[in-house]
Amino acid sequence: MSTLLTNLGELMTQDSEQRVLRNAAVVIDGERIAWLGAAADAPAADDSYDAQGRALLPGWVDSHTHLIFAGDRTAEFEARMAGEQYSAGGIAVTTGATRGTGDYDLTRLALGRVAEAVSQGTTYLETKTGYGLDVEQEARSARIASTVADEVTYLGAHLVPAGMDADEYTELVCGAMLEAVRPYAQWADVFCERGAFTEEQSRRVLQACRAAGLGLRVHGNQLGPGAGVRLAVEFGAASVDHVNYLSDEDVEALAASWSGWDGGAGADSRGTVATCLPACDLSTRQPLAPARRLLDAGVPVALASNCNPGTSYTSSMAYCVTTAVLQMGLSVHEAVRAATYGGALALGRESGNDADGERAVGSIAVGHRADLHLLNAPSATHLAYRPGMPLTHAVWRAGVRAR
Ligand SMILES: N=CN[C@@H](CCC(=O)O)C(=O)O
Ligand SMILES: [Zn+2]
Repeated sequence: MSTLLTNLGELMTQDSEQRVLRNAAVVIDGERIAWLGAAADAPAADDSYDAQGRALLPGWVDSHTHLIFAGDRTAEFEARMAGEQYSAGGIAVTTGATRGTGDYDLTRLALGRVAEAVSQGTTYLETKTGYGLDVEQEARSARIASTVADEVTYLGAHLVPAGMDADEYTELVCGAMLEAVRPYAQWADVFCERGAFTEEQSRRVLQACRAAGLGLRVHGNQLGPGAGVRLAVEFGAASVDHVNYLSDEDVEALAASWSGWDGGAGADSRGTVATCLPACDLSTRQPLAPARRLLDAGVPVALASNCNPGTSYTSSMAYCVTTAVLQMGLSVHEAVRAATYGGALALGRESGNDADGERAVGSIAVGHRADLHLLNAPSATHLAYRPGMPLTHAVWRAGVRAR
């Protein structure tokens, strides 16, 4: 079954040539993009959809969320808005509520959050464990995550649970917990920060998870300068996330990690993406991550929602894009790129492999997954020009109309 989307006022492809086409059309065939070009040259299809001059973008790729949780932290948020500092300790509150919630309800809550994200244009989404913090609960979170998200990250190293010795807990994260979670996860992450895991403990987690065959990601440099970026680059992590407090050496190390990359799929030459989480920065009153400085230094940047109940209770990628343009110095094209192609790069999904049916996400090109976001606006510029407006008009996820 093929569908022709025609009369697109703007088609922002975020493809390898970063083309933006006017008066364009796209053909979806099954789950893939079969054709794109000038509307006047479009081939026939089984069905057609008149976009009436609206703008089409790739669906958002949200490469950093924490959706497997119960409970709410309104009181902590209120205290923060009254001047309290954010600290990692709040994670324990969510862990208590999550542990006390059954599988059915935890799954239902997570599915509701995914549905909210998709209804706002997110078509590919990662989520993490990290509110279980014992072997059984982390395995349960990973299992549930694998049923609701496209990619699952093991974050047993989120917080040392109360009453446990930090080194003993780190060994558990690297041993029995890793083994229990492994069947459900593609990635592992560690919160390398004051109040969470030290450099040495983080190193131990990254070593063990790499040995278990997981791809690596790091929560780093969120609350102050630290070892997160350095470790992420040293271990060849796919991304380091937060990156609020960066030294010149951190930025140089991130840029250098991409020096051998030719833009192709070769895993060996890939570097570490810097993932900025502006909704989190605003909700915790941290300085906004230096996305402009990173891009100027040649570091690929992703934007993600970091949807979680503590630091960023939103899955709105449009809000992140708007903030990146209005407050972080990115152009609309750069911000949309970071929230689509950048997220895909951070998840190793920017290029596909036709042989095994794994399709690229985060850009609009022939053969890529048909993940599309039609705005109720003539151009992507409206995302920044009309901040906070509900601009999502239609969404296709793997070729299926999702909104
Ligand atoms: N920084 C660590 N983890 C989450 C917040 C977790 C929480 O406070 O519940 C984050 O990415 O911001
Ligand atoms: Zn996070």
